[in-house]
Amino acid sequence: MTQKRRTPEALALRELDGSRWDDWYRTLEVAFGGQAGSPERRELWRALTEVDRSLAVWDGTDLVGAAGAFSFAMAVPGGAVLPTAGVTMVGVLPTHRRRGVLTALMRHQLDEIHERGESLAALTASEPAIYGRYGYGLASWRLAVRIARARVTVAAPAPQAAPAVRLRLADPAASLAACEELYAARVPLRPGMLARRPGWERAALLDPPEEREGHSALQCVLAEDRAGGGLLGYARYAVRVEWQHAGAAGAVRVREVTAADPRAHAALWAFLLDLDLTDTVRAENLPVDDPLLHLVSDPRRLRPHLHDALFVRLVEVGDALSSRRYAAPLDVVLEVTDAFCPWNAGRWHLRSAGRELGALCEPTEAPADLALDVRELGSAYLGGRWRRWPGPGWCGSCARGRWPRPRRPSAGASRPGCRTASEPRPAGRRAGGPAGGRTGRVRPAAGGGPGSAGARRWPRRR
Ligand SMILES: CC(=O)SCCNC(=O)CCNC(=O)[C@H](O)C(C)(C)COP(=O)(O)OP(=O)(O)OC[C@H]1O[C@@H](n2cnc3c(N)ncnc32)[C@H](O)[C@@H]1OP(=O)(O)O
Repeated sequence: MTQKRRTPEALALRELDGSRWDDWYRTLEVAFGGQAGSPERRELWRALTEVDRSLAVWDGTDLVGAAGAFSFAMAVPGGAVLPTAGVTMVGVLPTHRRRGVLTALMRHQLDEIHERGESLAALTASEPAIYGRYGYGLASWRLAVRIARARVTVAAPAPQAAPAVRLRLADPAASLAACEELYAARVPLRPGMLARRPGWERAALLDPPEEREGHSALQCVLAEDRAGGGLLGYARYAVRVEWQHAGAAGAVRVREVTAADPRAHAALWAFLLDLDLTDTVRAENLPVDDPLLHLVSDPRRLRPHLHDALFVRLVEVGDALSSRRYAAPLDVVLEVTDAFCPWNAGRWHLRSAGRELGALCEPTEAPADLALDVRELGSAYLGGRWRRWPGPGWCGSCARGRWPRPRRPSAGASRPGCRTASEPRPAGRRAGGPAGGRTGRVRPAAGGGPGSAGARRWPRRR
């Protein structure tokens, strides 16, 4: 059903009418600088757009703002793969910026995500400063490397293991199904990885000639088990050959390296770093713990750059915290502030018996151990560092440097209900009833994952 909301200055926000997709996409292109993308890219985004999750802001007959969401599933610590709104295609025309259009889009979108029952939203940001105000926290990082390959060798696999891996060049399209199967099996193993919905495999092969910047068409090399023939890994890459006075000085652009096995991973990188007529190898999207860092003879020559990657937003705090696992037993009351999604605000009792067992997060009236903003929860959610958000809503007295226990007495808690160091820890904390009508819903997870009733056992109180 088409909903209509008023945005500032009598602009109107509506769900996208699919017949206006071209206008919507053009608005995005203009917001991103005005360059038209390739026809292939355009057709792919047209096919992938979920029209009922796409929003448009109108000024009369002009489409001036856009935002979309994809129905993704994202791996979280412990291996569950949870429904996640993948926020995307956000743009406002330069004539209409800084009037609250983005804020209206985010308001509508987060209400819709909440109504759908997705407890997580995630995005990659064009600029990191934008999305904190809407409750997104920086949850993961990526590495970009630019490798001077002549200065680097890859530690060869152990002699007895090396012959076990066979490398074979393959047509990227013909090998797609096998590669996708391998990718899908890797998803639960790395928090933050996104399961590819049907149709998204096309994105992995998108390769418009006008975006190649002098490189070849996409190429694919498979690492196979020499004995059984099974696929152990694959790499997709393109090569640009350039001739200079001193000879060939080409470059390899690595799109993706995925491997189920360390021997295959090493063999694929050894291959990519040893291609004739090239002297640099670039990759933009490596995990920060990629084994490549430890395989090369001289890690400095990778010239690694750290970039922000996923921003995560807990849309339903109780559900989201119940649905992942925790490395150690946990029994803590969190006082959560959430100015943009007030249904999350309040105290939450989070308990887990450790890595192998589930977790439960429920509303409580018990005194808080830690006060923090939903943005900080988002930044810690995938298992990364808890990043402080020194913005409005920050409880300086209660939270500053006081995790997991206050270190020194303070005059008093600045937020009602937050425990100070001078107060004793409550002896028998119990989860209180739902506060303000909130409920700590627990999403069952497949395979006895976090939140699955059969797997849950509670830690004994000390
Ligand atoms: C997930 C993705 O798709 S990321 C892609 C985002 N899109 C782009 O970067 C394309 C180019 N930029 C744009 O289209 C727009 O400038 C947008 C979407 C970033 C912002 O849209 P606007 O309608 O101008 O934002 P709006 O007026 O609602 O601003 C809300 C707040 O965010 C702040 N803000 C907006 N853009 C930025 C920015 N780039 N950097 C820092 N702060 C920003 C505003 O100052 C305002 O702050 P306030 O609440 O303290 O007053």
